[in-house]
Amino acid sequence: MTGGVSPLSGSPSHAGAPSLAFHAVTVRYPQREVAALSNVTLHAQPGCVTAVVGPNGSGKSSLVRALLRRVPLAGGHIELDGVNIAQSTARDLAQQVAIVPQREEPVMPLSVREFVLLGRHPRRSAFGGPSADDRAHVLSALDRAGILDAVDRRTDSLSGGEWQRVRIARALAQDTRVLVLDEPTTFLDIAHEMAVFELVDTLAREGRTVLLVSHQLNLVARFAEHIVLLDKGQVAAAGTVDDVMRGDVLEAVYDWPLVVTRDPAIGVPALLPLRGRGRSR
Ligand SMILES: Nc1ncnc2c1ncn2[C@@H]1O[C@H](COP(=O)(O)OP(=O)(O)OP(=O)(O)O)[C@@H](O)[C@H]1O
Repeated sequence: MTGGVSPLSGSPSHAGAPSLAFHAVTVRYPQREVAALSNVTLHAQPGCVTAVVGPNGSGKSSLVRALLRRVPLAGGHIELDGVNIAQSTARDLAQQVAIVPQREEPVMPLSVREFVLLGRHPRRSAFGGPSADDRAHVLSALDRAGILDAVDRRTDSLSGGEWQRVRIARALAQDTRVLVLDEPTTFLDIAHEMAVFELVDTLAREGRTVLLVSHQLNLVARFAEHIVLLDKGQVAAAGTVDDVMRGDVLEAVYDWPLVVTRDPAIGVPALLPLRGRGRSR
């Protein structure tokens, strides 16, 4: 698929991926009275897409930072297949979980190939250069992310959407059984956005555990099996698409008038935000 994301290449070898569980996780930032996350419990199972949604500031990225261990937990713990990640080394964790963070700037002038090769770091020995296998993973990841043609470009020359797909490729090159993506379709046009959702779906079908943070509720309704809705650092609703994509639930959390209807073509719930309060359409 030229310029898109190829869901077809790559090996379906991730059967038995670990489940990812947040147990009563609380996160506080310094100088902030209100906790960013309070007692959040959620489970992401292998073989399906679990989506985390919620308004700006509801705590979605704080969940991802907690998993990356960039913020300390003020309470609770995070498990992979029942094992507390606090017991894992950084290398062990990076061999199991790949994360596409929400924001990241190209910090060094690297080629795209060199940048995606960073994803192989947890799997390489401390000595010697990248193996043929590492190089093959880089090309395959770029192909799956639909950005192979940029392999020899510099990261600081890419458009926002190209950079986004290169970052996804780095996570794919890590070749983990758990994948966490924090708003991966920011900056992407409709075709590339759909291609990323299709890819996320395929990665889950191959057996991976996929946790997806997104503001795209209508696409989440089409691609996720399980949705967790955060509000002010707490779980406001969790369950199937039909459990969470309800007008009363979403209107209360987003504090905006909306209707939830059904997509006539595919039957899934479809969210229609209404014009400002008091307007008629
Ligand atoms: N480094 C930080 N220091 C202090 N407060 C922070 C920090 N990072 C996030 N917060 C606060 O924690 C809360 C949750 O932020 P978080 O980034 O997790 O929300 P989010 O749901 O990902 O938001 P968005 O949809 O806007 O990306 C917000 O009130 C935010 O202002």
